[in-house]
Amino acid sequence: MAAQTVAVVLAGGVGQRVGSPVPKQLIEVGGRPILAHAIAAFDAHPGIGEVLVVMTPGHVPTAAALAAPFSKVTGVIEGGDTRTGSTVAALGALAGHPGDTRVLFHDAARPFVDAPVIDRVLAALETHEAVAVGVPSSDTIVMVEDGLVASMPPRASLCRFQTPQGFRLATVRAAYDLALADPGLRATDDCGIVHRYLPDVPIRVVEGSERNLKVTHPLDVVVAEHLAGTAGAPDAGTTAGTTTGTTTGTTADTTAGATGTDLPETT
Ligand SMILES: Nc1ccn([C@@H]2O[C@H](COP(=O)(O)OP(=O)(O)OP(=O)(O)O)[C@@H](O)[C@H]2O)c(=O)n1
Ligand SMILES: C[C@](O)(CO)[C@H](O)COP(=O)(O)O
Repeated sequence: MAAQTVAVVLAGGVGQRVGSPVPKQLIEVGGRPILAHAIAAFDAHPGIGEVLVVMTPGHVPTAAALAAPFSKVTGVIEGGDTRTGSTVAALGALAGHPGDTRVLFHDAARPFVDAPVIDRVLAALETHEAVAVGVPSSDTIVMVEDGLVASMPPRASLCRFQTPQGFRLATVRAAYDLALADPGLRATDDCGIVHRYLPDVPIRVVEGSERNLKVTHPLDVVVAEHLAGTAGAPDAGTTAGTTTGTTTGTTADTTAGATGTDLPETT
């Protein structure tokens, strides 16, 4: 029997940086709340069997009403104080699922995740226990300490992570069990938890999309409103001519003996 596949839509934040009176995932772009866009992408995908929504405390009834038309949504639960806490809440809700379940954690704040990105994550989960989505950086990225450049990793080895991030449930559970026992736990994503607490688990990186932006700051709401009206437009990476079809090794690709990722190459 094929393994179950669950998409967890993480919508437990308040959107402090956007600064709207309601959590940013409830803001409408293209005539629909950001959260509904994210749920719709997974609900419509044939490879996804179930969708679990994790919502900001105090807003669960609103999210439940918004999720009601989507047939694959099996629950709308309350999130934690942090994104990590909301993932923990989701893992609790999935306690009865078998360890080979595929689970995809997605930021509700990324309304324009599309089927090809989800396809790539699901395909990579056939061979890997953990999968990240990345896009090449067009900026030079540096590490700064005390206002001075401390190091400059070569740009071709860097990528920006997006979501969904996919895992075999047993793997992400094991990583979180270790993480929760660590008083110094700090993480900005779920792959970070697996990378830190299960360092021997290779994390496959597959190509994301420039449209898959995270609505984080007020300007992103404006960009999202524009993108909502441009479905089907070419991705920024391809119009810029950066897609070469070659693979590029990245520091994010922790595959032992990695031959590279599926990311387009930038120089
Ligand atoms: N306690 C939290 C915090 C964040 N998230 C979710 O994680 C995703 C990425 O987080 P972020 O963009 O930081 O959202 P917010 O925490 O809402 O934003 P801010 O940091 O500006 O308050 C969002 O979909 C957000 O709803 C969550 O599920 N639970
Ligand atoms: C998971 C993530 O979207 C990958 O880029 C990012 O780390 C979330 O960060 P945030 O500060 O919670 O928005």
